[in-house]
Amino acid sequence: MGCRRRSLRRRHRGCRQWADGGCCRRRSLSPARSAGYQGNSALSGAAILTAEEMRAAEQAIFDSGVAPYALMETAGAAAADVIWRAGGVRDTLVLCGPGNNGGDGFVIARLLKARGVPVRVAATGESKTDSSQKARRAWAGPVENIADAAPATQIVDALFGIGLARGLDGALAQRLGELVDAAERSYAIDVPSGVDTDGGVLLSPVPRFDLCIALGALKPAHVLQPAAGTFARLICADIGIGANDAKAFLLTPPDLAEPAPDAHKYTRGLVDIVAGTMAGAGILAATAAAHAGAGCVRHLAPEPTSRLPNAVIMVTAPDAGAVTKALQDERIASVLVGPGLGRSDEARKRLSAAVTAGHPLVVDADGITLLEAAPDMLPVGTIITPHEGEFSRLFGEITGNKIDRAREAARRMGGVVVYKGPDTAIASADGRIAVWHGGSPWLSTAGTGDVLAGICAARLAVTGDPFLAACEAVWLHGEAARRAGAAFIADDLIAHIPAAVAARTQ
Ligand SMILES: NC(=O)C1=CN([C@@H]2O[C@H](COP(=O)(O)OP(=O)(O)OC[C@H]3O[C@@H](n4cnc5c(N)ncnc54)[C@H](O)[C@@H]3O)[C@@H](O)[C@H]2O)[C@H](O)CC1
Ligand SMILES: [K+]
Repeated sequence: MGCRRRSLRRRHRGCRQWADGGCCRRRSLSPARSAGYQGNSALSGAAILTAEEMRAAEQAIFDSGVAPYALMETAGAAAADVIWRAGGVRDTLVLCGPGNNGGDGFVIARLLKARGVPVRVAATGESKTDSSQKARRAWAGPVENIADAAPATQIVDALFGIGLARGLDGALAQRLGELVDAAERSYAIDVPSGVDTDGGVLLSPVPRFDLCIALGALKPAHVLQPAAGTFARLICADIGIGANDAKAFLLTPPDLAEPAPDAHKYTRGLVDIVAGTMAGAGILAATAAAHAGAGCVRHLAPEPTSRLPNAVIMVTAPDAGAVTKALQDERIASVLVGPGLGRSDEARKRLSAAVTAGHPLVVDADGITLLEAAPDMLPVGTIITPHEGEFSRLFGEITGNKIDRAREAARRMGGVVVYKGPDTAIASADGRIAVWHGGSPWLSTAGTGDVLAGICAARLAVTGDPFLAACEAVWLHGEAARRAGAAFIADDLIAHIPAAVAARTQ
């Protein structure tokens, strides 16, 4: 047991790092990019700030003596550097709005022009803030009207950022779309104009940008759908914003440990899968658990099956009494109930047997449905893995964005919620949040949820820490899908889990 505790301590560091605020630190990326940015691949652990949290972080900088315009110059310079490195000397049209996002645009235009880029600026009208007026005065060139500005090879969207209050008016949204569609390269400054910074919804039609340059920290719109689908790539430019108060972070690839030299299957973790009448789901979950680091996996189903891997122990448990008896085993490190459980009275009894057995628990699929909006009946520390529909049925209406809803649900149930989707929010009852986005769209196929649930149960057996286990499982599931390529089925996905584990095993 000592080995597990030691390796847990090491892995917990990862969690503390999240708690300490892993914002957009200066990290030099590939040589092609200078220090100060985090691109898609290096964004892990980046802080996610709401508009209000961002303004508070900016205010803290102002209170430290940095003038607002100085911060705008820093932001504009960082964005101009990214655009220069990505686009070089291509004719560029910068679209400036009335606020500080527009001010960034004027700074970007001036700095690109100083590097020899043929730059034009078009604006929606007057600049309304002191900083944006100062940036506009420093722009020596003409300012065209966006309504009739000619297209350009590169478009920079500095219309609206975190201050967008409502959708763009129709003509402006249409013009933005036309100019972006006509361009070879398009960049959105801070957030694409038209997205709701905190909710991640689209307040008006938003074109798809090639690159979104987040300033200072990620916002929910950068990771939550559909807003996160309005750009192909994402970079976070460091402008010296401290994000230590951040409550949400982008999921960090896990640090996994090899089994200790003296490990055996029970110290690595025995996983029991309480399956039901739909055999395939339970078999997928059991097989996935066996490939995700568990020391031993038992599949407890009403009927025997010949479809399990030899490495998974088949236990025929014809009724809930037999499940209860099988779970009276102190070697069990985690129990998963739900995949293929069904919704009959017998299924309800099997769920109850699993919930009351006293082992670390993962509840998925039918298990969630059978909870009938009573998540607080679950033992503290339980992991549940709802998709949108299961979440709504279980928790009803919860206000806020997906991150807020996951956080509140975890608080109510006293455990960990893996709120699945193309943007998966992982929330623990103590308020920690990790968000995973950008996964393979090919995961939208039957059975991949059963695979994720199995990986969760395995990681819970290995780590004993529900939040860490859920984060590891979501990452491994996504990484296995990335490795599986296109058009895979859930059975194929399992084959790629060991390589995903290997990729993160020190
Ligand atoms: N705080 C700073 O010094 C820095 C901010 N950065 C950049 O500034 C924006 C946030 O700027 P803000 O002025 O708060 O808001 P916006 O520029 O996004 O625009 C708000 C502006 O637009 C008006 N408005 C809102 N919605 C609409 C609409 N649908 N139609 C028309 N007009 C609208 C609103 O009244 C305001 O006047 C942030 O994203 C950064 O890009 C720097 O990065 C760092 C320094
Ligand atoms: K913008």
